[in-house]
Amino acid sequence: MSLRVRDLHAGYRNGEVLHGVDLDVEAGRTLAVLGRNGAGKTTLLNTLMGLVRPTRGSVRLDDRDLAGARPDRIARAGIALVPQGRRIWPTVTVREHLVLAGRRRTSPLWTVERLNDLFPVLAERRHQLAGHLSGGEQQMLAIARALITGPRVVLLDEPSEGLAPAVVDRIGETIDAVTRSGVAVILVEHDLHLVFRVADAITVIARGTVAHRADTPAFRRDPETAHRLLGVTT
Ligand SMILES: Nc1ncnc2c1ncn2[C@@H]1O[C@H](COP(=O)(O)OP(=O)(O)OP(=O)(O)O)[C@@H](O)[C@H]1O
Repeated sequence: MSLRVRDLHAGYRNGEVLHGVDLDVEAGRTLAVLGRNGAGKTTLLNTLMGLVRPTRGSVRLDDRDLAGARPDRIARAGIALVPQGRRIWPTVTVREHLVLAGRRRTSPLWTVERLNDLFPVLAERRHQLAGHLSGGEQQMLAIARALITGPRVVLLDEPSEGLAPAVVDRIGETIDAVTRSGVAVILVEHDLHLVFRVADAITVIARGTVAHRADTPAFRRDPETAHRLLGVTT
C-alpha cells in the first residue's frame, strides 16, 4: 500500500493555500509534516480527506486517484482523519463513539478487543461521556474512532496539542502500534520530541509548498535547516 500525492493545489475562497504539494508514504511508515503556523498543514490533511476540495493534482491510494472525491468515499477507500482539536462529542459515551464509527468499518483489522488492548483506559471508561475524559483520553478516543473504521492511512493533526509530556509519550506508543499493524501515518505535529521518536521521514511545508524533505536521522543531523524553516532549535 502506498499513498502518493502529486502537485496538490487547494485553498479557500480567499485564495490558494497549497501550491503544488508532493508527498509519499508507505504501509507501516510514519511521515511527519512540519511547518510554521499557517503554512498549510491542516489544509493539506483536510484536502487529503476530501473536506477541502483540491483544484489540481492527484491523491493516489495504490492505483485509485481520490483527488476531488467526497469525504465518505475517501473514508471507504481507507483514509481516516484524527482532526485538530479531536472533535469528540462531549455528550456521547466512549462506547457509542466506537459503535457509531464502527458502522463505517471497511476492514476487520482493528476490532473492539484490539482497541481495548491498546487503550485499556477507554475500555474501563466505556460508559462515560466523552466530555468527562481527560484531554489525553479524548485524544486516545479520537484515534480509536479513526482506527475502528479499518483505515490503511491515518492522518493525525497535532495529536500532542495541550497534553502533558507523559501523555504525549503514550500518543507516541500508540502511533508505533498503529504502524506496526501495517497502517501508514501522516503526522502533523509541532512537538519535535514526538516527531523524532515516531517519524521515519519528514516533509517541511512553507507557504503551501514543500520546502524540505529528509529521513528523520538526516533531519536531526541538520539543525540549521530546522532552524531556518521552523524557527526552532533542535
Ligand atoms: N476555513 C478557512 N477559510 C479560509 N482560510 C483558511 C481556512 N482555514 C485555513 N485558512 C488559511 O489557510 C492558511 C493555512 O492554514 P492552515 O490551518 O492549513 O495552516 P497550518 O499549517 O495547519 O497552521 P497551524 O500550525 O497554525 O495549525 C492560513 O493562511 C489560514 O488563514
